[in-house]
Order: sequence, then structure tokens, then C-alpha cells
Amino acid sequence: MQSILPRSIPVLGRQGLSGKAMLSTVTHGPGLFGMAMPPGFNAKTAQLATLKSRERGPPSSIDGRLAKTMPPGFKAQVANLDTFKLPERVTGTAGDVKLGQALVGAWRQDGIVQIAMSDKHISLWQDAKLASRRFFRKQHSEKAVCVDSQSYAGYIASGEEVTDGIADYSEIFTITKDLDLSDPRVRAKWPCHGPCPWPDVDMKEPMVRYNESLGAEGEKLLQLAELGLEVSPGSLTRYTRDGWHHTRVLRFPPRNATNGKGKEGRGIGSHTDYGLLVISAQDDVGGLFVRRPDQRERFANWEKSAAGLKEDDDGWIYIPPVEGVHTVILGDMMQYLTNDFLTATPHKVGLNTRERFALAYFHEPSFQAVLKPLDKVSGGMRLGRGKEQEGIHYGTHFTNMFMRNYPDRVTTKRLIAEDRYRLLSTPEMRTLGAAPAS
Ligand SMILES: O=C(O)CCC(=O)C(=O)O
Ligand SMILES: [Fe+2]
Repeated sequence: MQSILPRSIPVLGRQGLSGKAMLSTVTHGPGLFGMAMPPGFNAKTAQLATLKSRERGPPSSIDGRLAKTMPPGFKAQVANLDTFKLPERVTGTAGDVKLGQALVGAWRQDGIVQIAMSDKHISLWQDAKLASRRFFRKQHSEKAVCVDSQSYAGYIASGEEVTDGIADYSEIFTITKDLDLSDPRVRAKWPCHGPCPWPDVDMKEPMVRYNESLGAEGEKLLQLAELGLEVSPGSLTRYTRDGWHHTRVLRFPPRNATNGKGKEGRGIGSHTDYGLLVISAQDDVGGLFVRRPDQRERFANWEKSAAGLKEDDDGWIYIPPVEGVHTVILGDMMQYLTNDFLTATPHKVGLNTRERFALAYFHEPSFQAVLKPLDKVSGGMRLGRGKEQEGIHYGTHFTNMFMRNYPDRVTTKRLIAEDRYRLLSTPEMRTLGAAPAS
């Protein structure tokens, strides 16, 4: 059970301060959340992170209001993140390089960045939120039929998802690549490949539009990350050709109106996500917590499950719901590719006093990709894994994670019954990869 701890919400931050003041906060002594910069961290990158921040004010009233949205029963510091603005297109200009370095610096420091939504994103998110509300308000029987036996797309009831062996209260509609039964991969019984069981066009259309737009945002972020890491163009984006991007449309019940099937107060238990980037939007309720990168908390989710990691420990950072932004955290494959220079961000969701709606878009490698760690990343990437590595087949990692989270789902049962898992090691399933880029 989540321990009930008093609320402790010191509001820390650089938002609203002048660039110079923010700079000294980051480069000397305790940083954004009262911790020193990680060893080997490039101070220049941190400076750029602050200089690129978009100023907003007045900080005190905004901070106080946002801090109060933290779900009851949790103890965490409250983040006050810079908001980055992405260019229309990434072309490799000096400005793009600086922005890329700033994003990489912020991920290394905080594990999360905030990026401004464009006007188009704001309207797409509004539409998606409406569609989500409409869907989750339907009768259970109407939602429960939105399941597919071949893909993991569709409805997941509150109490059905399992994190670290314990049920979550999140209610979810998952969207994976929507493949017709006539698609050769579906016909060949590839694991996780199949249709998305949409309830209706009112759900499908706004979600497809939003996802397409987030796909473009994901590619831009990867291009900027390549610039920030000083690796050649394509080092990351080569893996996202026909990327296995997917989305979770989420509803969290209020903490006093659950069905008793999950862990008290828990929306989703502590975990890392699987691929490269997670771009999220949340409504104004609040519930998301992250952990900053910390060398003392070394984990590698693809080797040993990071689910449940430090769930009830101190050291969580609450990410309050700032209007008009997406947040972006990193997944397992980004950590693997960069030899832990960037690490997957542990996060969890708490239930609040009101129901909460959020959407998480996962920008992923191709299902067929075999990833190898990059040769080098500027700023002193740690050695350890290298070229000699066999690599990670993303499709296998994804399948493992979904089988673990949904052991009782019809999709898992069919996958096992038809021995589909065996296909993951065949050459047809591993056509993107080979030599690592430098
Ligand atoms: O609700 C959120 O903000 C995040 C959800 C999440 O972590 C997930 O769906 O994997
Ligand atoms: Fe997540």
C-alpha cells in the first residue's frame, strides 16, 4: 500500500527568474531539485538549457496553484520546468544545435523536458480529450468488446494492467499500428500485429490526427537529440523508419471511486517505458511523478524489470499539469543506444481527488529494428556496452513487456497457444539494424 505521507511541496525552480539567475542555480551547487550536477556533466550544456528557457511569469502564484494539484498521500518535490519551443523544421542550424544540447542537458539533469504545444497541438489535444471522455463514459460492456486477439490495441479496464505484479487503477485505450487482417505480417501471425479495435469513428479520427502530429514532433526531437549528442544525422532516426509508434489514452478514477481491484492510491506503478521517447499531454488534475537520472539507481529494464523500482522511496519529483505543454521523457532504447548517457526515466502516476485524463504517445523504433549502442556521444559517454553487443531486437522487447503487463489478456494467450513468440528470432523479423552509426 502507498504509505500516507504528509504533503511536502517546496517549490523549486528557475522559471520566471532571469537567465543569469537561473544559470547560477544550475551551475553552482544544488541544481533544479536541490541536487548537484551529475559527474561528467557538461556545464555548458546546462547553461544552454537555462538560456533556452522561455520566460513565463509571475512565478509565485502559478507555482502555488500548480503545487496544490499534487495527489494526496504522496511526498515529492514539485518541478518547475523550463518550456522549450521547437522549430518548424530541424535543419542543423546553430540554433538547432544549441536547442539539441539544451534538451540533452535537461534530460540528463531532470529526466523530463517540457515543450510548448503549437496552436494546432492545443486543438488536437482538446479534440482527443473530448473523444477520450466520450469513450470512457460508455458502459463497461461497450468498452470491453474493444479488444483484439492478435494486437494489444484496445481497451484495458481499471485493475487489469499489472505493474510489478500488482494491479493498476488506470483505464486505458491502447493504439498500436492499425493493420488489416489482409496485411502480410498479420497473415504470417507476427506477434502483436493486428487491427486496432476502435469503438467508433468519433474515437478513431481525432486520435489518428493527434498521433500523426506527435509522430512529426517525435522525429524532430530525435533530430535535435542527434545534434545535442553530436552523433551523425540518422544515428537515431534510422531506427524509426516504419516505427512501432503507439499511444495510450488514459483515464484515472478519483481515488475514492475505484473498483477495489488495484493498489490503493496508485494510478500506475513505477516503471520505465520501452522505446525512445514518450510525449505526453495531461489535463489540469495532476498525478505524474518522475525520478531524476541517478547513477546510484542503475537499472536496465531490458535485462531485469525496472517495474516497481523505488515506488515507495523518497526522491520523486511531481510534474504538475502546466497548460499548453507536452512533456517528453526517455525510454529504454534511448538508454541502450546511448550507453546510459541518457537514461530511461522512471515514473509513476498517483490517483487524485478528481478523475484525470492523459495521453501518452510512444515514439519507437521499428518492430524489426535491432539496435546497437552508438559509438560515441560527446560529453563523455560511458563505455561498457559496445559494438560487439548482439544488440536488442525492439519487437522482442516490446512483446516481452506487453506479455508481462497483460498476462491474462486474450492476445497473450493466443500468442502462446500459437507459438508466435518463436517468430521473433527469425531473420524476417530483424531486417532493420546492422552496424551502429557513429
Ligand atoms: O498518465 C501519465 O501522465 C503517464 C502515463 C504513463 O506513464 C503510461 O501510460 O505509461
Ligand atoms: Fe509510462
